[in-house]
Amino acid sequence: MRRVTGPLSQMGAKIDTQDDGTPPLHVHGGQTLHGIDFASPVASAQIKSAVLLAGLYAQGETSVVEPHPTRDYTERMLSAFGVDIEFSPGKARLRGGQRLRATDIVVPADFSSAAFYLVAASIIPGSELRLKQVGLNPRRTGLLHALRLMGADITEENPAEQGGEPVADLVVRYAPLKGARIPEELVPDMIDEFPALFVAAAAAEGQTVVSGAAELRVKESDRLAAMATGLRALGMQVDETEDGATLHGGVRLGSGTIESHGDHRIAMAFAIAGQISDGEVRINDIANVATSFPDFDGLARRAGFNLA
Ligand SMILES: O=C(O)C1=C[C@@H](OP(=O)(O)O)[C@@H](O)[C@H](O)C1
Ligand SMILES: C=C(OP(=O)(O)O)C(=O)O
Repeated sequence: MRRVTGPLSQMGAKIDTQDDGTPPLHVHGGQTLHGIDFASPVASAQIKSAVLLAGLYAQGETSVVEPHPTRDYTERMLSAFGVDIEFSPGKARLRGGQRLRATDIVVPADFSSAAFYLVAASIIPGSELRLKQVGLNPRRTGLLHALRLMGADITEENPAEQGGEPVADLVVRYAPLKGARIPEELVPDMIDEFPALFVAAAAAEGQTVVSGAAELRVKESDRLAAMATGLRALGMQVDETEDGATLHGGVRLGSGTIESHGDHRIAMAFAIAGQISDGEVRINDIANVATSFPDFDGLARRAGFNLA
């Protein structure tokens, strides 16, 4: 937690962690916070949001600068709720002591949920899916670029705007994929989509190389390790590195048992891998899928998935 407790402590917060920086945390209330200029060492929207939200309750101004722009929903939402906040890609600044004003928000359909269907339809021969009016905030759509680099057939139709965000129907058809080197600058824009991308890489001919993605090790699970171990269990060669992996795709996946480590995105990714496997793929510990995609299995069945 030090990546968050560090800047908050600089602002005057009093938070105790365990010796190694992990929870449980003890937060001592009643401290007076003061604004800081924070240059985040990591491209992380969660760290940025923590500092900006604390900044709302701090004296003076708080600013955050990121090494690479991350999703800007906190900035957009604060602005929609009446907060005077300046922001541009990779930068945000606000003054403390402002009050929020209630408002109505339109939430576009979630790109990260659509991602599983983009990959599934791209790799299952004969597929064609239309995903209606999906949110296409450019800080979320790195996977679209990555899949297109790999040869995916995805078109955008009926572009519109919802809640100040671009949306469009995504029409995706099966296409034979080729392995690719995923540009590091895409990583923050597809940080939640790597489990799905790894499955696309399994179906793609040749090598897919991921680097600059060490943040995947500190998500709901260590997603590099969870995906590498799971794909190996299905018979694929995956060479894991500190900050990525080389995936040797184009082999038929076999049967096996996958540990999702309670991570919804690992479970959903392997539900897709199971559709291109020659055998049975058993995924343990899937209850957390409901935290972000409650009807994933119902929708998947309606789309033609074979799920037990
Ligand atoms: O802003 C957020 O709530 C999130 C931002 C992303 O993380 P980082 O940008 O912090 O890596 C994402 O992976 C996480 O699931 C949720
Ligand atoms: C937190 C994640 O997803 P969600 O936003 O669905 O909770 C994630 O994928 O890391």
